[in-house]
Amino acid sequence: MDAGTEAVGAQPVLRILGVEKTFGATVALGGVSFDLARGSVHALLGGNGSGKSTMIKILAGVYHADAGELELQGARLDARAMTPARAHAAGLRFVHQQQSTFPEMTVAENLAIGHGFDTDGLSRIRWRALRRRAREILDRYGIDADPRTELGRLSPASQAMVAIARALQDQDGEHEGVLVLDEPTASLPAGEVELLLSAIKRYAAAGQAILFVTHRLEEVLRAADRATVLRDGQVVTTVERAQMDHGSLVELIMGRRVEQALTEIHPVGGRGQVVMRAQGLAGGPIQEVSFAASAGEIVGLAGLLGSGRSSVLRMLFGAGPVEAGAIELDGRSVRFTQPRQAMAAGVAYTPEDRLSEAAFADMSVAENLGIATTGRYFRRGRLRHRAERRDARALAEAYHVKAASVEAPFSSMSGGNQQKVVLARWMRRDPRLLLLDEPTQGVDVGSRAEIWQLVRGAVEAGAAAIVVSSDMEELPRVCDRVLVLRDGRIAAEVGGAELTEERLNHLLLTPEVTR
Ligand SMILES: Nc1ncnc2c1ncn2[C@@H]1O[C@H](COP(=O)(O)OP(=O)(O)OP(=O)(O)O)[C@@H](O)[C@H]1O
Repeated sequence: MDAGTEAVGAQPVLRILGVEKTFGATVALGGVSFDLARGSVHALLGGNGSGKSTMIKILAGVYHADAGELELQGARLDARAMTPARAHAAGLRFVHQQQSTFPEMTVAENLAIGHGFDTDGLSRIRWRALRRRAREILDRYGIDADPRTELGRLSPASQAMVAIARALQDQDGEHEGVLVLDEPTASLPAGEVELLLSAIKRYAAAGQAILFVTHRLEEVLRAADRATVLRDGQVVTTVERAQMDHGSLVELIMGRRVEQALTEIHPVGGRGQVVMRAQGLAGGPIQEVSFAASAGEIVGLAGLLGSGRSSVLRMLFGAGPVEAGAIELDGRSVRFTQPRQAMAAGVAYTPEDRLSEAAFADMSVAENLGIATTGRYFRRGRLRHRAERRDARALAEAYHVKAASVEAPFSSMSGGNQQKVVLARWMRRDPRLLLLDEPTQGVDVGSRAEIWQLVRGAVEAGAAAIVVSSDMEELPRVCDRVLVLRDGRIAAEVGGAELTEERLNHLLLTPEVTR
């Protein structure tokens, strides 16, 4: 970067001034102010429920602030009156975790969706022009892909880069606006994260201002020039790159020191009896999977997207088709065709997409906490609401769930808190087998350790856990052993001293590895 760019970098492209937002009794943002400089990657950090999503939704015009102003390239905007159209006109662009791209359409078509399809006088799409334009955009953003390729065939990082290019393609001038990325790396495996982070840094070096929301602090340390930390809707501080290290970021986010609890969770060794044994499982993307999980152990399932990780969990829960093979639970052969049969046998399952699959978004937190054990709250056919609420409050406290009240709707909670409720709900059934799909995705550093403590507690009490995760740093810390899935088969198993982040990444990214 030359001196000229350095000078431009200091100039704020966006100023957020005293933004306030309350939901009923909850102060989601209590007067948030910070500046975003041109040509920089600016991380927005904070624990679950600290206000990050609310801030972004106000920028996007999805929520109206109660007070505050935004200054974009010198023009003042009332934060109370933002709309998606105003946000767009002011140069704000958003890429969310769910990228809303279309994997079965080509790269060129995906780019055209954000821009419009050129047509001739007869309303026919000008395909050649479309592809040419796509080629230019791909070149501009350094994406190595053919416009005619189906998007779903690209690597996950390239797909994310196409989503970013799509968001930025119609910026009027060069790098005038702000790109907001909401947990863009959440479902990317490590090698891919690196690719996306370098692309992000490259775009910033070319002058783009980027606001980046993430819970993954290693990524902040690797890519961010600056970080603003929110806690309980207030800005704790904005730190420069030179002042950042993992420990101090954690302390700023949580407002307390967090012991490196994850390392303590690491297996104590000694497996108990086999809880679950799968033999020759096949169905959907699963070709042939055989493995066992014993009392006292956490077994990880790693694999690239599409490797069949989530399908294995769904099959064990009676929620995915089992075309061949056998499952034993505590030595007895079982064949679940419906989740309720699995639940009755002591199997717990938390899906990756918790809002649509796991929880009942319109029901209250208390109802959601109770739902897996509703039987407890029925007496002579009547639901004992008071008992349910009392227990829900105790649980919410025990699990540090942040919600306005246990009567608040589940959908009003922040993402990480929703995950805690879903887990807490299952834990109280004393499950035999826990099936957890990305249990800490979107969960803050403090709660992450708490969630793993919970899982470790359950397996120490005699359960077995099977965990799908894309986080190769976390898996070795919390699992006793990890199975690597590829194309619907177990390609490798690693445990003991061999179980390291490097080894897992190597196994994931090397095609020809045998067991
Ligand atoms: N639509 C809503 N209705 C009621 N309360 C809400 C709503 N949206 C957010 N909140 C509350 O505002 C606070 C801030 O939530 P927000 O989603 O902004 O947090 P976050 O920092 O994005 O959390 P996470 O890391 O878990 O995603 C929380 O207490 C949340 O429960």
